[in-house]
Amino acid sequence: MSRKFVFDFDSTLTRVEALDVLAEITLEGREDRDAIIREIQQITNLGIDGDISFTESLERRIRLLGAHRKDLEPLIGMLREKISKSIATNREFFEKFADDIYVISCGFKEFIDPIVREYNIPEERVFANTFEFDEQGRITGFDTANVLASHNGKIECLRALDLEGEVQVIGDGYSDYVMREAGIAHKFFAYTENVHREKAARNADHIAPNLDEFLFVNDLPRNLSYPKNRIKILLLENVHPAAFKNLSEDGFSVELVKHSLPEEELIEKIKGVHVLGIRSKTRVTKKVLDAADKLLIVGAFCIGTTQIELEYARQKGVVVFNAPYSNTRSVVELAIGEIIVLMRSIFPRSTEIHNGEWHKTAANAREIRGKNLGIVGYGNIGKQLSVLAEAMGMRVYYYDVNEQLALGNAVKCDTLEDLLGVSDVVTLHIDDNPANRNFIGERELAQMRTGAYLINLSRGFVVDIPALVGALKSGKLAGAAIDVYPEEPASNGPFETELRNLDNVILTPHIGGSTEEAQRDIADFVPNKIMDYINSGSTVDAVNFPNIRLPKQQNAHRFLHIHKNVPGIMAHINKVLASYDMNIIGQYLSTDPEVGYVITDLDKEYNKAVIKELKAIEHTIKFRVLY
Ligand SMILES: NC(=O)c1ccc[n+]([C@@H]2O[C@H](COP(=O)([O-])OP(=O)(O)OC[C@H]3O[C@@H](n4cnc5c(N)ncnc54)[C@H](O)[C@@H]3O)[C@@H](O)[C@H]2O)c1
Ligand SMILES: O=C(O)CC[C@@H](O)C(=O)O
Repeated sequence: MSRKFVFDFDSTLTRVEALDVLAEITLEGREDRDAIIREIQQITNLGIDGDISFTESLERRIRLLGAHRKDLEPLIGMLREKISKSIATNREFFEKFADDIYVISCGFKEFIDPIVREYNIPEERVFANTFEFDEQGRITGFDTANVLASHNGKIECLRALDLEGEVQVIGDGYSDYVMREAGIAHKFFAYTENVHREKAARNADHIAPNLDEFLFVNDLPRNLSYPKNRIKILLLENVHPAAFKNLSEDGFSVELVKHSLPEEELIEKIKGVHVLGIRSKTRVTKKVLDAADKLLIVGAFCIGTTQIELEYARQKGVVVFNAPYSNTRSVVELAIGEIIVLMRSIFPRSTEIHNGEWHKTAANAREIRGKNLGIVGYGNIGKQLSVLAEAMGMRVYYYDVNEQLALGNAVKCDTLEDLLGVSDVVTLHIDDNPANRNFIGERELAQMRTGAYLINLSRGFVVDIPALVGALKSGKLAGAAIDVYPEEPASNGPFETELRNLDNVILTPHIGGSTEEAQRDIADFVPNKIMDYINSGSTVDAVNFPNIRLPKQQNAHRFLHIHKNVPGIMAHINKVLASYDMNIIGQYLSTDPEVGYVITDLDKEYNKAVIKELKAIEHTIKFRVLY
């Protein structure tokens, strides 16, 4: 059956209500401008939702507008700039289906015609009101004989057109829906890209958050292979709201959950999710990955990734990204603060006053200047701390399992024992490798200087807590600052640790990276990685996947094929492509010992059966098409 597509204009083809924009032009410079614009918008909404008659809404607005013929040109210019995003990106549909597209609007032909003409919709298929002007060119009213100037006029207009085939109405308002309700249109798509009107959405056959969705469900030519609104993103653990904004603005469907989810709940929730965003508390186990039927990406909105089964994720073709730099400065600043606070015995002095006791003393209070700081793990955090601590007059020693260049005057220690023996303060910044479990235990604590301090801002399992408690109680250590614990709760609430109530011990709830700045930065960094992978296939900085930076797609279709890295698979892929006579514009391959990731850019026209064949190649893990 042939199809006819009937579009609304205001807030559907354009992002705005044209008369609101006209008001901004005509009322410019007037003191009561804002109040009048507000009134016009209220009247517009009342009319759109069907709460007042449309004729009344129009009359009242035209009166308030006080517009002139000369205002129309700037209005058209402004509307041209305000075409809905997904309308502007889908010109191919408007070209190929030019004969089947109509505009029925309660707006005015004077500004609709010139706009939609650019989308191949000629004025004879634009049905809208027309203005009336006086001799001076002032807009005084509208043609009241036009059915579109009356309540439910769109019904009469569409009826009179008597269109053949399936009639689909695409619009944001109730006046669009009524054509379907009256039985003249077959389907109503509530168009919510610019405004979500409850009444229209409630009555729709389908909600289309953009034209991509409408074209996808109707299998029509489109700019995007898969509408972004269909890509579901689940963000756990209270990630910064900017992450939600970044991803929603790119068109994805994003759900925010404030806390982490236990395995059983996550197994349920992960179904249908394409992207999972977490921080350090959510465990992405094998069972979770098995339940994740659609999962493409796990975004760790932090540095650590051992909470994720990285290897298993890779085998399943799930790419993991993290934010390796965003919170490092925050951790460094906390470490500096803690070094000072520990060495000055600030917490004991403060607690005494909280308990009503004045105890002024210089005992156990020292400057950090000239003291030895031992940094274990000279990575992104360790190095920054080295520079700042040295600038504050500390002598820096470091120990790292990998060869690391000394910054400033920092002195490299060949063994951990050397470092422990020389340091007044030892601070741990090693990574979350499980091999680092109980890295600091009884033996290492015994190797530290008597009266030294220990800071752990890395991972809880790195320090043997009972051993640390012993060293603090015996006076071997003069104090400690602990931010991370072997077991941490999934959400805020009660928490127990053997380190409670010990003198000169600072305990913080894993907040080393929890600053406004760090979280804000992560909220840009990780979503950018997510969007790059979804939109282009790029895996730069992925922590568990072959890394590949891809050129921008140039008028091509992109096939993304993830497979087990077994002999002959590339040859097989290319054999299939050759058998379909496909013109390869570019091909990129990145592999690791287990997984291969091949990206092929192709000419736009091809036989769709090739996709089925590529998916069916043995050892294929995941396949996607992008355009
Ligand atoms: N408390 C927080 O909120 C917070 C915030 C950010 C990072 N972190 C944690 O801090 C740690 C360091 O982060 P980073 O960004 O500097 O990591 P990084 O990977 O840049 O540096 C870690 C360094 O530790 C070294 N290392 C690993 N194991 C070692 C060992 N056994 N002995 C000596 N050196 C070892 C590595 O070679 C590397 O140079 C990570 O565990 C991270 O998860 C915690
Ligand atoms: O913010 C978090 O949950 C974790 C912070 C830190 O441990 C990290 O790995 O970046």
